[in-house]
Amino acid sequence: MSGAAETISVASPADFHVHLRQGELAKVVTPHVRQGGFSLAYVMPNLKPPITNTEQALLYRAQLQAIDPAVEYLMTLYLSPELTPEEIRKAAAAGITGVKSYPRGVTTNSEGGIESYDAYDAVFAAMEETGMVLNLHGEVPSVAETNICVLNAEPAFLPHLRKLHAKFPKLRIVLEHATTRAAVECVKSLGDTVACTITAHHLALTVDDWAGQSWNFCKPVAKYPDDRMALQEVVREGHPRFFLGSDSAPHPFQAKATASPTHACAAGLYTSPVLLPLVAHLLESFGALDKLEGFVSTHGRAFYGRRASASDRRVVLRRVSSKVVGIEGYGAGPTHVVPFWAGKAIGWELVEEREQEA
Ligand SMILES: NC(=O)N[C@@H](CC(=O)O)C(=O)O
Repeated sequence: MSGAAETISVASPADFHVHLRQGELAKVVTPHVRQGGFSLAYVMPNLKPPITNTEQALLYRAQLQAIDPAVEYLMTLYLSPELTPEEIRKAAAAGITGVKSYPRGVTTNSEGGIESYDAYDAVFAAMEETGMVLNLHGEVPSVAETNICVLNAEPAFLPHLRKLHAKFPKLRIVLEHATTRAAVECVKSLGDTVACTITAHHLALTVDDWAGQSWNFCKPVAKYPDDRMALQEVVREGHPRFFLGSDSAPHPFQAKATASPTHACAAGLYTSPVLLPLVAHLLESFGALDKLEGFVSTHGRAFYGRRASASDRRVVLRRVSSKVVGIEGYGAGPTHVVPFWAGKAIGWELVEEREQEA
């Protein structure tokens, strides 16, 4: 990062968790990766049907490249019973980066998610051997009998993370979109092969913000003020195993805005179009602006072995007094999406990209 208070430049921002959807919606939202300041997208596989094999992942990558070839797309497979050690070797050889695990039924398109991690030992062993990354949606399903609900589903998941790391210490694991102090402490206590993504919105929200406000509703839900403080603290500390994964998850306007007695609103917040200015704004609000480059680029790139090179571009942000995010959004009809933070001001805007000095 260079410059004094009025401009900041960041080397090759990388978003290590993003939903780019498919079909017409993908055409609307994929260009927003660059619009939001990012040049690398770590792409989630929870499509309909999910991306479960190498061919599908390569086809999906080609579709995204056709929409915006300037972004580097790192692809993932959806952990499901059809994933075999042979398929892992094939995927690794084809340049697929990771495997995403969704516990069954906890979030959007997770009906095919997993129920037991032990059943996948051979898959995890092949991933460890080939250097693939395991991305964990770290929640357990709600169960009334054991008092599990959205507020304690993440702490209840952490024993699975500890067990997986103990069994496969060389397997790189990322606990995705952590929302609790317990998760931060757990990841810190584990070895260098375990990292954690944090979203922009979880640095801003608590329970009070989404209870009754569907536009702030996502999974995992934002938790207590002390949990948000733990996320802010670990970013301010500049801990190298914590980095941005936006979990930017666009849902059509109707799905977010309309709940009924039989339909809940969709879970997911859309941050891609405003991402880098928003992250700068939030980090500045809790005294961590000097950690911006580590959080949005260096840390994640180091963990994934995708370091920015001298020839990569730097993205420049300029301080503005107040730039309000439009509430009109993008697209139309079934592709009409409205970003998180709509109607609110951000104190930074993207200026330009310029060649990084060697
Ligand atoms: N974050 C969300 O609330 N939703 C995500 C899925 C996920 O990451 O849980 C989605 O795909 O919409």
